[in-house]
Amino acid sequence: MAVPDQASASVPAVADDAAPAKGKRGNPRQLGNLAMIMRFASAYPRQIACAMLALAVAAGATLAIPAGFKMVIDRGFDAGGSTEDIGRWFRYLFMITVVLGMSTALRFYFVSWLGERVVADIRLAVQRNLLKLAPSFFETNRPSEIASRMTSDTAIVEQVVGTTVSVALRNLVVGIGGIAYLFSLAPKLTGMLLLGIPVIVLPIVFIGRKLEKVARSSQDRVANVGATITEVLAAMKIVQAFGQEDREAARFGDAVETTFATARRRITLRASLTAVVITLIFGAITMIMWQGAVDVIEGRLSGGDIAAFVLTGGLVAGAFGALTEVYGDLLRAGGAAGRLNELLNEQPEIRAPASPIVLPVPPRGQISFQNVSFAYPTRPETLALRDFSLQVSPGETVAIVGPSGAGKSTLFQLAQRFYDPQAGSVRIDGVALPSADPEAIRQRMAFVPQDSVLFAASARDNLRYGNWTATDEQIWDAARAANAEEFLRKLPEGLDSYLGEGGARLSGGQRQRISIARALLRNAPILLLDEATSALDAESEKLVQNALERLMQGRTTLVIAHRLATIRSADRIIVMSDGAIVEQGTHDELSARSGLYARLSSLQFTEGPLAAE
Ligand SMILES: Nc1ncnc2c1ncn2[C@@H]1O[C@H](COP(=O)(O)OP(=O)(O)OP(=O)(O)O)[C@@H](O)[C@H]1O
Repeated sequence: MAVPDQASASVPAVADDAAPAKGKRGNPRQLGNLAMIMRFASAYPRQIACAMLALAVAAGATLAIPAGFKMVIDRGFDAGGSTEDIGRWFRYLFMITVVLGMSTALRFYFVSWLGERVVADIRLAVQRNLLKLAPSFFETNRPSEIASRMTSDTAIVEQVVGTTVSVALRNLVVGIGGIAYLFSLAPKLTGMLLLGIPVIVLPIVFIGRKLEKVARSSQDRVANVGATITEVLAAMKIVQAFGQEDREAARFGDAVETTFATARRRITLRASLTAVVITLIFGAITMIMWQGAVDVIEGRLSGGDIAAFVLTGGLVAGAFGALTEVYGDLLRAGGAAGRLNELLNEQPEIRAPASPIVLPVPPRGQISFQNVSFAYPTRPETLALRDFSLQVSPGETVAIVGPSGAGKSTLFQLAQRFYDPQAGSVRIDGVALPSADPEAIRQRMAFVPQDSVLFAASARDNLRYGNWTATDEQIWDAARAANAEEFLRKLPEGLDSYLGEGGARLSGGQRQRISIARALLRNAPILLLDEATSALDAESEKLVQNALERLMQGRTTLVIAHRLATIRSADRIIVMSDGAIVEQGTHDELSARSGLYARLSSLQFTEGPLAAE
């Protein structure tokens, strides 16, 4: 009877696990990936030894219980023993149960500890490797899929280390030890039992597998019902405006009826399985008991023998039942470990060379792009930059303008060496980027993105993201320069105030100023600034603009500019279109021509309040 219940309990788990990524069911070829799990577990030999010891003691104690009952019956009852005698055997039984309880608890503790520790180590290792990977990896691998590997795949691994392995070992010991004990008790009955096992197990496994398959498709159908109704709810106005209510009702009806039909097949299979399990298992027990009773009457077995036989037989049957599930669990874990292994072994495309050239000290803040042609790896046929050349001198401010898709942000991506160009070279302070350590290159830059990226952390930590060694005094100095001091002082807990998910507790302008203060704290010679386009009110705009000007002072700045104030104060403006420079000069020079700049400036640039000053 236990089987249908177990089957039903495992169904949602299987279906849930199957949801986030394809191929979750695993295949035998992936069993080799379990070596990865073993590698991680092998870091904890002491815990493994403790778990094994506890497991062996618990299995031994489990088998000693039927032996204890045999003693109670044979030496206590049948031998006409005194209450004193019977008490001795019950004390023995009690001791076994204490040992069993303690060792089971210890086994659970150590095995679960190992499972959790291995998963924690795998998560840490995977994240450490992900942090090294270039953006191109994240363009071809969806973040949600990676996140699912970090959560649901690690959960499967945890289950294997924390449960499956111990279930397998415990049941192997109990199963084999139990059979040996059964043979010593009653060889003939044991022979009958062993012959009977395949007759019982095979049909159960066969129907069980079918049931699992149907249950899985039943889950898929339910998901389909959910998807259909969600789609219609979201598009209700369109459905009604186009008068498609009947059609949508029919479509939903199909989905619901198919779900019902699949559920009916599942119920039928479950019902048959229940019938088979009860009939076969109780049938077999009855047959063996019958034979056993005959043996007792004819004096071949004692009452204690038959009691111990039935108890041990139950343990052995349970052990083999549990073992049939182990293989499936191992397959799933093999698949999960394989997917985690991919993340662990992915090599970063952008790496430091074996002996990187050290950038000149002190930093000069010079950037050069020389005949750079570049296409993103996911769109190799479209050049985002074509034969692009630009020399930026130390301390110079270059404003980059151009229509959407012209390649402005791509310049920043290459300057930070998130990608390598297919042709030409990018140099910082005269050193070609691939010859230097990417970390050293990025150390010389501060990047202020268009949309301020804040973390769900304190104001202090968000600011220190630019420089973790900054003192509170330096933080306040930066905040002051970025016009962020006033609102930061008003926060309930000052720098310790939590800013909310993505800095949700701040206004847009405040977030921008935090982002600017962070870049100030970094104190890098090169500034890559992607000016925000989002409209701010005049007061906020003025504060942000003012903060930006302080940030740019004394640094080489490449700024993707949207505000006239920024553009006017730049030393040079380059106008980009289709991955190349089409015009360059100062605002006045470019405005005088009737080129792309003149057109863009009349349409695109916002008149910040400072522009009018
Ligand atoms: N990660 C990417 N993968 C593939 N193509 C990309 C990627 N990022 C940008 N592109 C493409 O490269 C070209 C240049 O994009 P880029 O982001 O540099 O333009 P932009 O001038 O900064 O535009 P905007 O002002 O809209 O931000 C565009 O055609 C864009 O579609």
